[in-house]
Amino acid sequence: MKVASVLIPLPVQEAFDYEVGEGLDLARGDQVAVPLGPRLMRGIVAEVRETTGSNRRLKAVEALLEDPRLPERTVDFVEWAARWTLSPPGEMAATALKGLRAPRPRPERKLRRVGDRTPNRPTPGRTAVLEAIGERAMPGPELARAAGVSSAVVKGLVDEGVLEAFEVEALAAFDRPDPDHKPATLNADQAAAAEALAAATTVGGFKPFLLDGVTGSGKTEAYLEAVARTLKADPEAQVLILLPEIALTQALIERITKRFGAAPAEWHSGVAPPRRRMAWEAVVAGRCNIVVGARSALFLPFPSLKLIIVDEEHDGSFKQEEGLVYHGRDLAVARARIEGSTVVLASATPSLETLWNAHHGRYGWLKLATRHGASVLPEISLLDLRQSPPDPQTWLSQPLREAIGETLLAGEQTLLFLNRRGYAPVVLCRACGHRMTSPDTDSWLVEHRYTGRLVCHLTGFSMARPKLCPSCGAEDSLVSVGPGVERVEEEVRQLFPEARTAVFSSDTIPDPKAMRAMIQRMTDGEIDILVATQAAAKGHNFPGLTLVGVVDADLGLRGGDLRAAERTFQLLTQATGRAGRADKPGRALLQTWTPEHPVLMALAAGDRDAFVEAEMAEREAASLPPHGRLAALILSSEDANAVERIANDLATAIPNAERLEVYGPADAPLGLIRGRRRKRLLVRADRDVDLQGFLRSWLSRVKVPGSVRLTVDVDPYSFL
Ligand SMILES: Nc1ncnc2c1ncn2[C@@H]1O[C@H](COP(=O)(O)OP(=O)(O)OP(=O)(O)O)[C@@H](O)[C@H]1O
Ligand SMILES: [Zn+2]
Repeated sequence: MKVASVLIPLPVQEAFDYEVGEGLDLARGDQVAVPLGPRLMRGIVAEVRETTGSNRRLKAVEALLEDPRLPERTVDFVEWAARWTLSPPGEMAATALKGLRAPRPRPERKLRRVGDRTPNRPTPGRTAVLEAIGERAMPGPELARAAGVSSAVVKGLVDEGVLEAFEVEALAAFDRPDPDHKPATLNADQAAAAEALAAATTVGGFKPFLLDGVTGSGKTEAYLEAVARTLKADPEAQVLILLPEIALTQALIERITKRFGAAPAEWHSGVAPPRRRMAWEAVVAGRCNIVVGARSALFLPFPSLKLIIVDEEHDGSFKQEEGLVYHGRDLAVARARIEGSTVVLASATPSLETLWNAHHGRYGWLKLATRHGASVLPEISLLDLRQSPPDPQTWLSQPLREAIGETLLAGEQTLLFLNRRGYAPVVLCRACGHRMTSPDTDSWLVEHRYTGRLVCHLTGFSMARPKLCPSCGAEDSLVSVGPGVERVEEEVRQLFPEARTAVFSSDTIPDPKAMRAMIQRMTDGEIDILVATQAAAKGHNFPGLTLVGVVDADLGLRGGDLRAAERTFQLLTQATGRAGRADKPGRALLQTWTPEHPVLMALAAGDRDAFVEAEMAEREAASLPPHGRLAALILSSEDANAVERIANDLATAIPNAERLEVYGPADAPLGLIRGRRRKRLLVRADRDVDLQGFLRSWLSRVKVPGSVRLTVDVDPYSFL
């Protein structure tokens, strides 16, 4: 008898076995319908094997679905990813089918001429329509627009039988990228990097690289050239370019379209489902060569993936924290290993993990040491706020104000960077000291002036700003404490009423269209002063931008989890790196109360190596990543006692292990979210310990009831 193990999207660790009926020819990667209880579910065949009878009667596979079979290595990858992250393999596999669940785009209705029939009663409008359509086929509204007539005129011609309507299946049409369409002339460093990458993809086999280039050095140009050469050597090759944020995809898609004369496929949660379905089908059929996407694009069923590029590889946004918990960069390297392909991690500020791998020769190390052409890195200075503190209730010191004034006079642009959305991070009562907090959550409400609401950034809860203090009832006693981007913009508008200002944050940029518009205005010099969160700090090229002011350089250094220093160094390098990218030199001013902080001193000196060396030494002393490995277990439940009980069960069930410690259980820093109590345990292990094996054996010893959610986070980035 033949038995198939089928991956079904359920929160269990195993595949399900089904009998394979006579005449059904199944293979790994096939999509099948299988019965589960009273329902039929879609699943992916992981394995088909011959058995000699079984003591338990298996249900049979209901049907082989017509949807395409997943490439074998895609199945290898999802299974590996599930084991690595301790996630249910069926749920991991389901992420590879995401695009398939979307509806197909509806067929498009177009009009065309019927033979050479002419209207009984020609009018200027009707003649214009016939001229506009010629021999072509066009959608009705587009035709009306082209002819400059109302849709009634077009409809009249259809009614008379001069035009006829027909339906066209919207098939994913991804034009072939042309490697020779518009190549850039590379400088020597860029050419060497592109050459090394192209050599690797042409030879094939797993080859990881770090593409390490200062901001504005032309990393993108270098890897696009590698893409071109890869496609030249193998026109069937597929390339995946991952970006940390949806916000960055538009600009790259435009660059690729210009470079290759064809648009790549776009893949992220902001893409309309029918378009995603088209991309999915084109990818699995090999009809699409270049995909630009967010981390979820890693799970697309590429049959011929030759090159993966992870741009801004250091970015924490590659870590997915909800649902399946995984790190997009790490899985990208794993996918390349499984596919036997080249992977490029690109950054001006690589993560310590990646630098460790490059130092130890595990990754090839390609360097771009200078900015392209005449452009130079910005001059970075620290503004000691102890010397020149801003006036009360303002946030810009005198030297920064002067610099903004000079930049305005020169007709150049300023970016003021503050990584805080909204108007004020805290609202409290002057009379009784009460802080406005989010209900059932350990989080303060952030004031947003544009919407006039107090918002919880954790849960999305919001309320109107109250007249009376909810605690003591005092009237008009609530005050806004501290600045967010909206408040800094308010100050800028008061200081420079003639300047054109704008706020760039996820609140003012609700969708890709708004994003494109804002980037265009900035690029065209229609904004003088842009106040921005990290949404604008990375990846963009604004030629007229010559001054970057960091409003609070100490912000990320407070609090201090494992990567606070690293993250701050990276973010501020990226933000200051926006200045002076074209012919005019740029400068960056960092406001700080602690100019002696090593991170800020390294930034001002432009000395990344010094920072990395110091930070690496600290991590080594504590055996923390990249010198050791971490995993977190997070328990949460509305039932506080149940959380307590399971935490204790886990604590008493820790298997014996060497070179590994378990810390906790402890209340999570965010101990309460939406009424759910949270506790954490943290595991630290030496690099060579089988951390996943340890976690598996540990978790197998404890039964977690349905009322408690247990999340396993391998290599955690958030410690909340
Ligand atoms: N060889 C080249 N020829 C022409 N223009 C180039 C070349 N290399 C880089 N540039 C230009 O220099 C600017 C910066 O290049 P690019 O965006 O590729 O740099 P990057 O290293 O990816 O930047 P960052 O890491 O700061 O986001 C762009 O405007 C780009 O078009
Ligand atoms: Zn009060």
